Amino acid sequence: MTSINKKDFRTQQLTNLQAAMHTTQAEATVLTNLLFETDIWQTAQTIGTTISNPIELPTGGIIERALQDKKQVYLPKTMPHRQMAFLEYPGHSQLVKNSFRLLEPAYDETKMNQAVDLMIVPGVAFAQDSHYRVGFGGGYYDRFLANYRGHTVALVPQVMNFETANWPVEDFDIAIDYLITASN
Ligand SMILES: Nc1nc2c(c(=O)[nH]1)N(C=O)[C@@H](CNc1ccc(C(=O)N[C@@H](CCC(=O)O)C(=O)O)cc1)CN2
Ligand SMILES: Nc1ncnc2c1ncn2[C@@H]1O[C@H](COP(=O)(O)OP(=O)(O)OP(=O)(O)O)[C@@H](O)[C@H]1O
Repeated sequence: MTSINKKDFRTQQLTNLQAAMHTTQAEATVLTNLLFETDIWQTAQTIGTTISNPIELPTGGIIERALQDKKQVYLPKTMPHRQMAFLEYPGHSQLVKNSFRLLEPAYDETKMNQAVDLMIVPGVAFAQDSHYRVGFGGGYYDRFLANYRGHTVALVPQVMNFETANWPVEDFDIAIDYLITASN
């Protein structure tokens, strides 16, 4: 039984994420190193991730390591109708701030890849049993993942980690393949 709607749950989680910001930053190194040990990371040639904002799990170390390992990194640009285009990372100085104040690459059709080997999915809450997630609420990843056939992974700090989805799971929600937590 769920006692809270998704919107209220998300609002509550945003407050929790803010409060746990420093702990999350500290956990990032551990979680990121666990990611680097996985087969799906090691075999992936192309990686999709985001430029994190301060309350999210930091992605800087992931981008840095991917480039070192000669993997190609793709970042989302938000598009009309809540679609995302994944564009090759052009270097930090080339990123531009969108209307949501998120940094993203400029649109260039020749730099687009919607079928990366490994997609690192952001969120505000993840359920250990079902692998369902709650994101920032645009439905961007739910829409994108509906047509995506590669591997999905999420790095889950304690503040985002829930035993079960104590929020309503909807028909369009898509479960993540692998959740990385400090305890597994
Ligand atoms: N770092 C990072 N980049 C990311 C995501 C993410 O979660 N993290 N996204 C993950 O999806 C996409 C952008 N997600 C967004 C999710 C919601 C809204 C949005 O609609 N914001 C409204 C408030 C909600 C509403 O009105 O429905 C707003 O700011 O006015 C914008 C972008 C792509 N880039
Ligand atoms: N595959 C889809 N096709 C059309 N609309 C969708 C699809 N997936 C989600 N939506 C719509 O997107 C809206 C936001 O969904 P939800 O609240 O689950 O976002 P979220 O998963 O938290 O955010 P995000 O995926 O951007 O991180 C919902 O109103 C839903 O109707």
